[in-house]
Amino acid sequence: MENTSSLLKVVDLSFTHLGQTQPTIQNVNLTLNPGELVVLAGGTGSGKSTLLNCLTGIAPEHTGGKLSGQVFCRGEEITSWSIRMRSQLMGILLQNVETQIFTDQVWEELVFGLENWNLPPGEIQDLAQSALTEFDLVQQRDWTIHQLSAGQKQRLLLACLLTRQPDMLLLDEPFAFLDTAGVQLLLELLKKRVAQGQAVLLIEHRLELLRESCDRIYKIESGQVSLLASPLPVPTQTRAEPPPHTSKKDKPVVLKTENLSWGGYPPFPDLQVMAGDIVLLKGENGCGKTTLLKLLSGLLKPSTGQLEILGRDVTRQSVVTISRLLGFVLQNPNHQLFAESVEAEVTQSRVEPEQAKRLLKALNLSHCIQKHPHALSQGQKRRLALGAVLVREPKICLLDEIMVGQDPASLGLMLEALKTFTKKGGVLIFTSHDPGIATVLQPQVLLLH
Ligand SMILES: Nc1ncnc2c1ncn2[C@@H]1O[C@H](COP(=O)(O)OP(=O)(O)OP(=O)(O)O)[C@@H](O)[C@H]1O
Repeated sequence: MENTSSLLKVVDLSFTHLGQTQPTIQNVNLTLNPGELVVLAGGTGSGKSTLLNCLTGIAPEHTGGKLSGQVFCRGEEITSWSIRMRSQLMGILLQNVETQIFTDQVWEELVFGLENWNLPPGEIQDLAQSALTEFDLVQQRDWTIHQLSAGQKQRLLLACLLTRQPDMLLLDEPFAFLDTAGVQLLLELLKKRVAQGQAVLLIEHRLELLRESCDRIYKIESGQVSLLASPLPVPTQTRAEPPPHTSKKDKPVVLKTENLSWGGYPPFPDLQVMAGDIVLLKGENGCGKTTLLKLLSGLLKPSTGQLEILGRDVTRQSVVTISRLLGFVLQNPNHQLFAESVEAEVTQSRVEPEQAKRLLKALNLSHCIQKHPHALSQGQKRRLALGAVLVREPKICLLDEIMVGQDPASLGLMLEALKTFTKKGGVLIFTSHDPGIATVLQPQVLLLH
């Protein structure tokens, strides 16, 4: 038996992915005690999600691969426990929210988890109702899951997890898709739970968010974990307010919308975007940012209004026709990576191999060109999806929250690639809740309600 005061104790844990020769995480030691909020930080691809998967049992039970070392919970060794057994102890939030939702309706999803715990029906109704209120999802009670934005899905999953009151919460980037209000709300809720004795281990890059609330920060670098000893320096970055939505008249209009609406909602504000323009679609979770991007890409057809690209009315054109002019990087990179290797993903669209290689290097993906795209970390997948779009040199690039979860160096590379794209006259229209990105790109802002 190990020291029973630690809720979770990890001893010399190493894991090698199936088909790999080198371990992804190596000799990891860490502890989590009741009433602690502990952060795990590190670059994209450094092994954070892999470590979390080893703690929840997903690795190796689900993924295959080789694990060594030990995991203890309150002194009892749980290394060989199944995911199912561990889930009695842990509330787990995975990085890809879509893989964790089981039903097709908000209320059912909330109730489903509670029913599995055999709670009396009255208690289930009360708990689910208060979770809806706590996570600001009352209006969405009867919505189907596909009507929710990514941020709302994240809120729903967190609501499901927190209602169960597990002793320990293991959260992989729980703030990723939340708007500013959502981030504050979750932070307060987690602090409250920690004060009540629950323990939280979470992955997050933006350490400034958690600096004052956390007990410890573990840093992971190339699979090796160490304690970040010193308090973090306060970032000196100034956060300039982006300029309002205006456009210069001397450049050609690339994209124009008029009275565009969808699904019975009021029309979106009109857009008139010139060559080289950068536009940020801003607004709270669920305000319609993704819907507008889908309308611009032709993936959705508008109920009213008109979409013009390069002076041509393309409102009723097929998505194939529109996609010759425009590239769209989706919120979930898993939905647009199809090739057998990273290299093939960027060279498949009749592109100069040298140009593809340069772009992969610029996005720090050269070291994994032979890997299968789905064996990349989430951050690497997002950079690859961006590369696969930019390499085609479209006139317009639409990005839906693709910069979440990037460490500062990788984010810097993405922003450089985007600046190069717009300097050549490309139009960039993107969504992001991160004010730091607006500071760098200085976009025009279209506020959505
Ligand atoms: N199934 C797999 N097979 C082989 N290698 C994998 C697999 N899954 C992940 N990897 C590799 O393991 C490394 C760590 O990935 P992991 O997802 O743990 O990183 P991460 O720190 O969570 O990154 P991110 O911040 O981008 O999510 C990466 O280099 C990735 O390519």
